[in-house]
Amino acid sequence: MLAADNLALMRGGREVVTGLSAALKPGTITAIVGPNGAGKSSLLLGLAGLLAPASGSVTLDGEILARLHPRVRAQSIGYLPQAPDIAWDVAVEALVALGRLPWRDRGTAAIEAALVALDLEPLRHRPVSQLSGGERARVLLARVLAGEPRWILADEPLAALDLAHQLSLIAHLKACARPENGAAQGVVVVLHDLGLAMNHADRVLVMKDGHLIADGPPNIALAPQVIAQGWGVRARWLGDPGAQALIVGEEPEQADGG
Ligand SMILES: Nc1ncnc2c1ncn2[C@@H]1O[C@H](COP(=O)(O)OP(=O)(O)OP(=O)(O)O)[C@@H](O)[C@H]1O
Repeated sequence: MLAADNLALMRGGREVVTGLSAALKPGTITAIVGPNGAGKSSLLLGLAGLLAPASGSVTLDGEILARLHPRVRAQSIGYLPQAPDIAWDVAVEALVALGRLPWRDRGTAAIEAALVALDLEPLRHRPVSQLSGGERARVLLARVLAGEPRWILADEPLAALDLAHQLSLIAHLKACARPENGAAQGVVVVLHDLGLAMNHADRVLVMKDGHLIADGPPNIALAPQVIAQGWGVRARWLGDPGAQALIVGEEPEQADGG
């Protein structure tokens, strides 16, 4: 269990996450959504142990995250930042292999599985500087997957991907959360696309101004009144469960429920 308890996070001298509590379970895909500046990336940093709590706590299986040895933490939690820089101009397979650093092994099978999962075999010998933005995003995510962390925390992992690669990555993340064999991983993703959250997440946390305004299964957490409250937009869902599309109308004069 990865849990935030009454968590407050500060950035630039300002509280950007306030009194947030959520206990996340392995075996589920949790989507964090909300308008720009709501605190989603900050929360993910806090859950990854990369932004220290101003108050409250983040725990991994009951242990305060900050007290874990950095290597144990890196083995347990794989974090993919939003629009990350690539500091090394190496071949794709060498960059993906860096995901094994916390384990200090070669982990060849895990590296190969990550290359396959992200459809990177044809690119494995290419220098990362010569890749498109979406290809680079897949390499960086493959690096996280190669580390076989118990928790995958990814900030907008789908944003740069084309439709086919989005769908195959979602399928892969679902397989991580519900593997046929072996231990289930926990998957936490920041998403802007509410349709992806509605159709693929098990649980959705909706943030606004550093607070949770909804937390639950997608059909509850992404109900039209929550969307009105969070984004100030009138919207409704069309279609069958698992294949719903958000229809956005004109801005409401007054947000329902907000
Ligand atoms: N490095 C920083 N220093 C100071 N303030 C920051 C920093 N990064 C983010 N903030 C502020 O913290 C608040 C939350 O930012 P955060 O990046 O967590 O939001 P977000 O919900 O992920 O937004 P977006 O959807 O735009 O990516 C914002 O008000 C932002 O301006």
